[in-house]
Amino acid sequence: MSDLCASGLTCIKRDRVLFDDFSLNLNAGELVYLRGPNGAGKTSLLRILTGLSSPEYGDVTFDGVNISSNPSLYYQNLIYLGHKSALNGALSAIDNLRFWLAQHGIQNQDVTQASDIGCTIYQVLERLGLVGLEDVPVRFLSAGQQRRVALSRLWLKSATVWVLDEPFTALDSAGVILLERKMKQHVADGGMIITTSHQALSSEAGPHRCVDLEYRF
Ligand SMILES: Nc1ncnc2c1ncn2[C@@H]1O[C@H](COP(=O)(O)OP(=O)(O)OP(=O)(O)O)[C@@H](O)[C@H]1O
Repeated sequence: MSDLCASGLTCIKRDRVLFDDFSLNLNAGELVYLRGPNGAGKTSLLRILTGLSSPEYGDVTFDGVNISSNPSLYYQNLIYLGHKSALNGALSAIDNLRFWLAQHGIQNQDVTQASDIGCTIYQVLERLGLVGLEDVPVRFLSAGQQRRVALSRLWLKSATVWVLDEPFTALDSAGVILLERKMKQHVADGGMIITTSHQALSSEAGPHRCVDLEYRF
C-alpha cells in the first residue's frame, strides 16, 4: 500500500512561519481536502509535497523513500496541477497536452504513433467538453475551458499521487461534478489525492478527510 508521509515540516516565508512541525500522512485510497484562508500556506505546503520547494525542517517520503533522494521515481507516480493552468497560450490544447506527455516521458501506445496521440487526447478533450476547440490556441479559450484543458492531464497519465491546487477554479457546475467524480474514481482505484479549494467538496467527490491550515501571524 502506497503512502505519502510528511513529517515535522516547517515553512518560513519572509520571516513569517507559515507552519511548523506539520505532519500529514496520505494513504492509498484517500482524499485529503486541505483548507485554510488566503495566505495560510496551502500552496507552499503542496509545493513541498511535490518536491518543488524544500522545507526549512522536516521531510517527505513516498513509500518510505525520501522524495529528494529519488525524485524521478516519485515524479513517475505524481501529477501536480498548480493553481495556474500551466498552458502555453500560443499552442492548441492538443499541442499543449502532447508537450506535457513528452515532458513526462510517457512511453505507452500513445507515443508510438503520432496519430494515436491525437486520437487519445481527442477522446479526453471530448470527455472534457472541448470538441471543436482542440486546435484553437488556448489563449482564445475561456478561463473555464483552459482549466478543462489543464485538467485533461488527469485522464492522460496514470499516477498514484495527485496534488491539486485549486483545481475547481473557473469551472462551471458540470465541470465541478466531472472533476469530483474523477477524483472519487481515482481514490476508489487506490490512488491518493490532496487538494485545496475555497469551495467545499460535494458528496460527488466521495469520502474525504479535511485538514486545516490556520493563518499564522
Ligand atoms: N516565494 C515566496 N516568497 C515570499 N513569500 C512567499 C513566497 N511564496 C509564498 N509566499 C508567502 O507565503 C504566504 C502563503 O502563501 P501560499 O500561496 O502558500 O498561501 P495559500 O494558503 O495557498 O493562499 P491562497 O488561498 O490565497 O492561495 C503568503 O503570505 C505569500 O505571500
